[in-house]
Amino acid sequence: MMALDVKNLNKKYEQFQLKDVSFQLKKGYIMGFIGANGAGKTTTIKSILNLTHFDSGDISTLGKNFIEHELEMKQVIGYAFGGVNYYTRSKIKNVTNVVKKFYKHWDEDTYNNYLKRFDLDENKKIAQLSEGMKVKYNLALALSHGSKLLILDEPTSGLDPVARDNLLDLFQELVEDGEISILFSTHITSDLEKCADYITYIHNGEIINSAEKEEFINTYRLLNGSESQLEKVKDDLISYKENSFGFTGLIHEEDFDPTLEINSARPNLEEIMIYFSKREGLYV
Ligand SMILES: Nc1ncnc2c1ncn2[C@@H]1O[C@H](COP(=O)(O)OP(=O)(O)OP(=O)(O)O)[C@@H](O)[C@H]1O
Repeated sequence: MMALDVKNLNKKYEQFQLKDVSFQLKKGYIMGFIGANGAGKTTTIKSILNLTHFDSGDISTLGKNFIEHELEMKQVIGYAFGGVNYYTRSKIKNVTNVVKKFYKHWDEDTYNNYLKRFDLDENKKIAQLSEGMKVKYNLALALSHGSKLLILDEPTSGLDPVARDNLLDLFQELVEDGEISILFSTHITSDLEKCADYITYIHNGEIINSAEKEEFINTYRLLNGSESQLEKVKDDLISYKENSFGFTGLIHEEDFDPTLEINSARPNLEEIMIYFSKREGLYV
């Protein structure tokens, strides 16, 4: 079953638009949703959750149309946009007491375990928490009401490297038994190298590629050649940078001609993002 199925999502702001955004996340897997600042990650996530109006498209979560089953779906979807930024003068325990009333499957033991695991003191006020602690608190809430799908917007960006690593370990642990699926947006590509099963890459409101991680990376080659070699491949490159030895450039695997004997390597996700951001007139 698909945990999430986004079909032809379109939304227009005055100066930005999501164009036919489509991707699918299989149940029990982790998908990293990557894109540069302003690429459309938050707008996509808010549209999926019907938190912002969208112009057209179909969103299914856990096999059901989200809008038709919104209340039911919100019981089993945990979502978090960074940290908690409401009731900032209240203590954690008071906020939790309000939040848990909304959830039929709230599990107090699970909640207490996450408080311990994340080192969260229930008597602290929200305003006293660091950004990282706020993210962890938000996650503790999302994980305590039996969420089967977690949709997290930049959950790792306020965290230090150790906390980030711990969170990524937790993501992997959560999907282990195949019941929970996670979509999380980030621009920290090393997070994805570590724990994502699938990658969806959005650029200027369009999905460039959505695939299993290895397959995603194998779609591209990073070339490193001389000035004269550049002339032979220039038109096929997604984009390139010139340097004192010649050039480095990104190419679709299918456009790569090994008989030209240009040095080529497997790019990493960061390199793929960098070369796409240099390019205009994209094609998928
Ligand atoms: N309410 C709004 N009205 C008009 N334009 C908006 C609105 N919200 C977002 N945008 C524009 O839509 C574009 C995409 O924004 P979005 O927040 O989805 O990007 P993002 O990929 O999440 O970026 P970041 O990594 O910086 O969070 C931006 O150009 C932004 O200015």
